Amino acid sequence: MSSSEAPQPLLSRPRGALKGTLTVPGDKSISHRALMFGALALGETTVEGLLEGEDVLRTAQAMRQLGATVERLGEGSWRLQGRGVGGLCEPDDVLDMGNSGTGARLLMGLLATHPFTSVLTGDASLRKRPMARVTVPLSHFGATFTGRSGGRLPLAVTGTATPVPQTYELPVASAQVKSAVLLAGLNTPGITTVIEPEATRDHSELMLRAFGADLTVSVRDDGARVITLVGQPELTGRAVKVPGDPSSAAFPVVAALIVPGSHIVVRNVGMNPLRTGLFTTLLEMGADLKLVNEREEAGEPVADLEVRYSALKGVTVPPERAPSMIDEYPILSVAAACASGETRMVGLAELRVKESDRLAAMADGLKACGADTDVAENDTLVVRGTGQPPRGGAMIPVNLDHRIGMSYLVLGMTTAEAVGIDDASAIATSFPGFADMMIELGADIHGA
Ligand SMILES: O=C(O)C1=C[C@@H](OP(=O)(O)O)[C@@H](O)[C@H](O)C1
Ligand SMILES: C=C(OP(=O)(O)O)C(=O)O
Repeated sequence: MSSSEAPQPLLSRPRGALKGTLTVPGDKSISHRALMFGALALGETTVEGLLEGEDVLRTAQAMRQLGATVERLGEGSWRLQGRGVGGLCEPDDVLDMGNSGTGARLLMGLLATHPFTSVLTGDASLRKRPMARVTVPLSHFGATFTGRSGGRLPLAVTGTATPVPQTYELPVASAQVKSAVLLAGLNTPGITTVIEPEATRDHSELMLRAFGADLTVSVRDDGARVITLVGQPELTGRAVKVPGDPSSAAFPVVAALIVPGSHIVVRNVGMNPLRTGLFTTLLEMGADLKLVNEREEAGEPVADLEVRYSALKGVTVPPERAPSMIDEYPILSVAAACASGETRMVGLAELRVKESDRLAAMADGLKACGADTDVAENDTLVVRGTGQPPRGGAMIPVNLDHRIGMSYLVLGMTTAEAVGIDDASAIATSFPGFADMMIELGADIHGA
């Protein structure tokens, strides 16, 4: 929310079973990358199914400011004329990435090897988030950064004209850091190597290859993934088809699982195995969740999800599953609060540096709604369910965090007392139309 906009409080309360079929908006991770790679490719790139959420619109605007032609042809349908690798030009104003960590961090990778200075900023949430995780490896290429402590935004980046290729081993499992280093490597002569001890979403690798980059992935004896990229390729514009976002599908899926009598189908959901940890976990909890019409579209697996209300039981989610469901812990903890028995979600330190401290937001908010929750050692979120939904009856601060807002609206669909959120505006970053789609399925969500 910008300071000029009034907050949008919403209340969610039960109205009965959720029924129907819906299609969630396009994948946010793939949408950002389609715009960035399209801006770097020669010739025309077309994108169908682009997420027209605020985060992605910020990336579209940044690509325009850097000289690419970016046009909206119709709903979700976009066309770009790229500048070629190394061909971006100096922006004449600040690049405002809004609420988007992905947009800001990937863009810093791009800018690190373009020899001009840009200034990046974002909203109050993004300006708190750590950027040293990208400025440190990008400095090794030769870029210089002047930012606030911790490298936080606003920050100026001056790209280098003589980049030195790097081999970088990720200290945190982060697809954003991996992608930032690969994007810097694109305009660097020689081979850039990224080593990731745990596999994170691989949309950058898949899409770079599809645009014509020479990129290899191998698995080391210790299980680490080694990604090599040959610098200064000629990328060629192409058609990109964006599947529905599994991280958005997570909300109606969990809603149907916890609202008695529900039966919904979510169409066209991306099923990249590095994104589906939530669905694996829900199946372990006893969810009646079926994948139908499994297919492959434009290099990504896709399916429809058929979901029925289920009596869920608590499980332990191992830390090694975190990268494949990192954005889904808030909504999983809502499912856990309605399940019977204890759910332990282990190793969630990264949740503390998302749009808000999601570990605190879920532990505190669920407690305020009457659930039995704790944060245990090793950043473990523990939720002890009774097999019945908690009472509800709280107004939750969203702190500019879309996933926190949507999680509590879903909880309110099944609690005896309504659940409110103090500001729904952030939801439009990733899931514009969320409340209306849920109302269409039978939810009762309205202004507080
Ligand atoms: O690369 C991406 O598109 C993303 C990576 C993840 O962040 P981290 O790299 O910080 O884990 C995820 O939380 C974010 O929503 C999208
Ligand atoms: C963490 C998220 O996004 P970002 O880091 O791009 O702001 C998210 O969408 O949950």
